[in-house]
Amino acid sequence: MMQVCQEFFDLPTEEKMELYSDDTLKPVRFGTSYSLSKDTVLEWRDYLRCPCRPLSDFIHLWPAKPSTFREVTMEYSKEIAALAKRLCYALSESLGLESECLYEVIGKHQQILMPNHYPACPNPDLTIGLSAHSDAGGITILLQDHVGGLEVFNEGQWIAVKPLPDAFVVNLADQTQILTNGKYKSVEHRATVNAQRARISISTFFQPAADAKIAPIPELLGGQPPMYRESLFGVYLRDFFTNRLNRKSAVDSLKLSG
Ligand SMILES: O=C(O)CCC(=O)C(=O)O
Ligand SMILES: [Fe+2]
Repeated sequence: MMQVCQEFFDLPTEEKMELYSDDTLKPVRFGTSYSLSKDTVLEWRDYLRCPCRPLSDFIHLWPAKPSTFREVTMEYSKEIAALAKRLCYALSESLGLESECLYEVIGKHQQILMPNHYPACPNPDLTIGLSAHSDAGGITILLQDHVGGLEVFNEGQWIAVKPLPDAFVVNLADQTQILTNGKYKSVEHRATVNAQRARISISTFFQPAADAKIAPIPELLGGQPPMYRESLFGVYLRDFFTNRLNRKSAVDSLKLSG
């Protein structure tokens, strides 16, 4: 999977530009930074966005080059979907919920694969690969190469997530924080760049359907008031993309006071 992504990013710029768009509503696209029209400081990142569900709606829009891209990515996306399902079951069980509870909301609807490419940067201190954010959806499964650059924010500090061979990083995202009424928090993370080596990471986002109403699960309230107000996931996502990436401001904006 890493190799087909590497081959895609190695294609001549003109070929990749055939898929280029800064329109966040375009499902399959090649892009740069987070949002070229909104970012005031550009991020040192190129990315490819490939929705995976339903596969027949999107696979013909995925890059045709390298020639193995579609087949390898299809296989990868199926395996990752099976892993996400197991993780969602385990998360639900760990909270004392019915096994399929979280999977039904965050696991089985939208699946979006996003390979990121961070070129080596001559002045890494002057930029960032990807600004601090939490992911908008439910759960993200990330594969990173050996270069390193992912950092998570914990107890006031940025901590490097060292790449482990053949290991995935699993990040909980904002809808999981809302559904669990803050019992499980979405992780704030960012990607730094370095002067020596380019880096590739491949995110797969699992997220609710656009028309899903997301609110804390009643069984998890334990007599406490909900910490978040209900929102429609499609609206949440639209607002998320309308703003620049800004730490955890999107999920914080749904907090109920008092
Ligand atoms: O490149 C990374 O390690 C992080 C990527 C990421 O956070 C994302 O795609 O949302
Ligand atoms: Fe992320």
